[in-house]
This record gives sequence, structure tokens and C-alpha cells, in this order.
Amino acid sequence: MPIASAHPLLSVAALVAGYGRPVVGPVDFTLARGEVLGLAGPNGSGKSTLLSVLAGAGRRFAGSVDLAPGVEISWQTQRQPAVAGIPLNGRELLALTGASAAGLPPWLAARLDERLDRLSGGQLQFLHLWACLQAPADVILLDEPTNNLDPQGVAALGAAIAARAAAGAGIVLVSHDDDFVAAACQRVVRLPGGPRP
Ligand SMILES: Nc1ncnc2c1ncn2[C@@H]1O[C@H](COP(=O)(O)OP(=O)(O)OP(=O)(O)O)[C@@H](O)[C@H]1O
Repeated sequence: MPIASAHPLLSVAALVAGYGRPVVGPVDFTLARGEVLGLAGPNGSGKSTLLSVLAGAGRRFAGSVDLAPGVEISWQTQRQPAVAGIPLNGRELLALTGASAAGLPPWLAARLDERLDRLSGGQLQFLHLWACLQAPADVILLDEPTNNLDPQGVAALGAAIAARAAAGAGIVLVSHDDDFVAAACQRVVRLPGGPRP
């Protein structure tokens, strides 16, 4: 049963974020338990930049990001950790984030004991997603999660996101794939593209 709450896990107000200068915002939204919120917009509109600020890593020029007390964040970045040459297998990766392997699709569960650098790009992407999604976090940030996934992987990802939200997580999902955003998210914040005024 979904764990709904009137108190947001995350509140973003008039947030402006960027690097040497602002590249996105002002943006406002809240995220409650059980919600999947989409951040959509064209390439370069600042979706990844926003996620990095939500995760506490980016530069905030104005506005606020408030987390409810005790909230833990799990952040899947577009760039996966380099694993070539490292003798780490899938089971060990999941153990590192405290993610359970229960419910992993069979096509990946069968390869859990293999080294990560022997998996395909799509298999590695799904495992990385799973390690973030199933970590013991309250807020989960996903950056272009469908990258490298085939239709089977996209379907399994959609199911995993829905199940994790139903179990009480709040999820912010960044994607340029409007069909996936429409299917996976209950609400969408659309960022404008083009040069800032
Ligand atoms: N490390 C950085 N330093 C300076 N500018 C950056 C940096 N990373 C991104 N940018 C700029 O910030 C703007 C927003 O980039 P961002 O990656 O957040 O957009 P995005 O919507 O996630 O794009 P995409 O869909 O292509 O991933 C772009 O103009 C980009 O060039």
C-alpha cells in the first residue's frame, strides 16, 4: 500500500542553479512519499544540473532545497563509475549500496556473479539503476535512466520505479524520453530550452 504523506520529502522553491553562471531556474516543486516526478526538457535545459543540486553536489545561485529531517538520497548519474579492470561483480555492487537482489529481472539475476566489466552496456546500466533504486533511500534521483536499455529493460525499469514508489520512496526522474516520462511519472516539471533571458 502506498505510504502517502502530506509532508513533502523534498521542497524546492525558486531554485536557480548552474556553474560559473546560472543555467536553470527558477524552479519550484515538492516531492512526497509515493510520488514519481518527471523533469523534462530539451538537451541542455539544465535537468542534470538540477539533479546535482538536489543531491547536494551542484551550485545553487538562488532559492532553496529543503529535505525533511533524516531523509537519505540515492543519486544515479548519467556517468557510471569506471569498472574496467576492477574485480567487482554484480552481487558485490548491490551489497555496496545495500540493495537487495530480490525482484531483479531473470536476465540479469543470472549474471550477478559475473564481473561488471563483462556485462553489456545495457546490463551494466540496469544493474547500476537497481543499485540506486533499491538502496535504503527515501529520495531517489534518476538521470536519463533509459539510456542503453532495450525495450525489455525499459519495461523492467518502469515496473521497478512504480514498485519503489509504492513502497514509499519519492522519485525524481530526468529524461528526454517524453513517452517514458508520461508512463512513469505522475507529475512533470518541464524546463524551457534555449538561451536564458
Ligand atoms: N560542468 C559544467 N560546467 C559548466 N557548464 C556546464 C557543466 N555541465 C553542464 N553545463 C552546462 O549547463 C547547461 C545545462 O546542462 P545539463 O547537463 O544540466 O542539461 P540537461 O538538460 O541535463 O542536458 P542533456 O539532456 O543533454 O543531458 C548546458 O548549457 C551545459 O553546457
